[in-house]
Amino acid sequence: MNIKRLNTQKAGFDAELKALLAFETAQDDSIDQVVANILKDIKARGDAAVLEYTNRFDKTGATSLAELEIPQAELQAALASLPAAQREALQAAADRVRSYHEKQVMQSWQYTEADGTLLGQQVTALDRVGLYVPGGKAAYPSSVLMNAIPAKVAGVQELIMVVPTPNGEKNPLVLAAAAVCGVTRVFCIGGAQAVGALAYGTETVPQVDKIVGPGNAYVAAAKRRVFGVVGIDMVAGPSEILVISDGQSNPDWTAMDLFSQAEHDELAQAILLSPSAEFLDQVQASIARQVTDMPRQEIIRTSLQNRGALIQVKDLDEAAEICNYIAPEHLELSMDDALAFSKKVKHAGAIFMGRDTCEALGDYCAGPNHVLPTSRTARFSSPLGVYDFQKRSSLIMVSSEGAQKLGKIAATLAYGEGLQAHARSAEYRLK
Ligand SMILES: NC(=O)c1ccc[n+]([C@@H]2O[C@H](COP(=O)([O-])OP(=O)(O)OC[C@H]3O[C@@H](n4cnc5c(N)ncnc54)[C@H](O)[C@@H]3O)[C@@H](O)[C@H]2O)c1
Ligand SMILES: N[C@H](CO)Cc1c[nH]c[nH+]1
Ligand SMILES: [Zn+2]
Repeated sequence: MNIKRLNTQKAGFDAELKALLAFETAQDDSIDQVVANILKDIKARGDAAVLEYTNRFDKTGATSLAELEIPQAELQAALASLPAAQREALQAAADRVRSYHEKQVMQSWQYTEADGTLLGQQVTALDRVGLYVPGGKAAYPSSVLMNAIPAKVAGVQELIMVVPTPNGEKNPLVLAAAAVCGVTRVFCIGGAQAVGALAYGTETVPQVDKIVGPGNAYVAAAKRRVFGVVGIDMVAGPSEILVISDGQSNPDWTAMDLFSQAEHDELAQAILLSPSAEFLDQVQASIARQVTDMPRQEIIRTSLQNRGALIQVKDLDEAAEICNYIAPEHLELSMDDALAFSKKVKHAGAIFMGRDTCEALGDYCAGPNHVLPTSRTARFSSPLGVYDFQKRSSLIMVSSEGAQKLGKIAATLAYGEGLQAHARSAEYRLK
């Protein structure tokens, strides 16, 4: 397979790395235009438009949107009829994800100043959220857990889940995961039309306050466009993995770790950094050998050939610098004392440390969330978490004594801004 080999010591490396990380903007523009039209139509025609697009893109053959809602009884039945091993794995993953997220709960706080003035922050949960669970090229029961559990832990009352069901085929594990998490309503819709339905509300789909969850380029473009009407968690793109190896890792394990994200999407990105040219050769050979066994080998090949790279670095310190530039969604540190090395990492969605910690464990059951910032956005954003489903109100209760001190300061500044009503309002409280 023709996977790029780069070397930081060769001229032009910086430009090559930049090109590797860049997205095809022309494609983004055309997708964005399609999405803009779909959203406009959903806003104008509600259920009828959602139904039309769903039948066009997902071939469900439904005759009404109500038909695309999955009743609670069907979710519970899916859970009850799962093979025991799957039900137990789902439950074990859910328990671990819940325990981890319970540590994230933000609490209200307040303090009282000497003159009796109380200040603080009151934390409340969002009322109703939309959970996007992807379903075009693969089914993602794990994404149901990762979206729904932090919302539940935060105390959100209504969880409205959307998931596309291509050809009307429902995935029993996805339905069972919704039952395990206590999702309120589930609709078999996806793409921009599902995002539009949640953002604007239709006759059948309730309007939500915030939409979270990963999806393809259509979903990402739609979330970007409805932001402001509703909140969003982040604009997550195709999956990514960056592996940094000291050269002592097992090449077959490393190749498979790269495949694990490449197999999500032709646009997924898998990159390996190592100071050892010999190790990079071994991984390259392993990729060529192992890919032929993979059921999703076409997706893996396209992803690795177009967006993958094996990069030789001077040393591990240089690898840390490049990692901070890439700001990957997932970072695997395959080396001795990975914990010490992790202190050099400033930008990564999730850091997997040590040779036994493959990224796939984090996708399903380690505990932390798998909805993570992609496309270098880990420079400024964080994993999906309980905090995404909570918000803060400031608390201010000024004592009579406090009003004397603050009133003078406020009035002085208000006159300075030319805002007389502000000033007098503060002065009325002065004794
Ligand atoms: N970051 C994460 O946590 C995470 C988790 C799971 C999956 N993912 C990513 O999510 C993505 C899932 O993508 P997917 O495609 O499998 O499912 P998806 O649910 O995101 O998208 C399917 C929908 O895309 C729309 N669509 C497809 N082609 C279209 C077209 N030509 N015009 C208009 N709309 C169109 C359809 O409405 C369809 O329902 C992948 O990139 C995967 O890597 C990320
Ligand atoms: N790796 C994906 C996030 O980028 C999440 C996932 C779900 N299932 C398997 N993987
Ligand atoms: Zn994955």
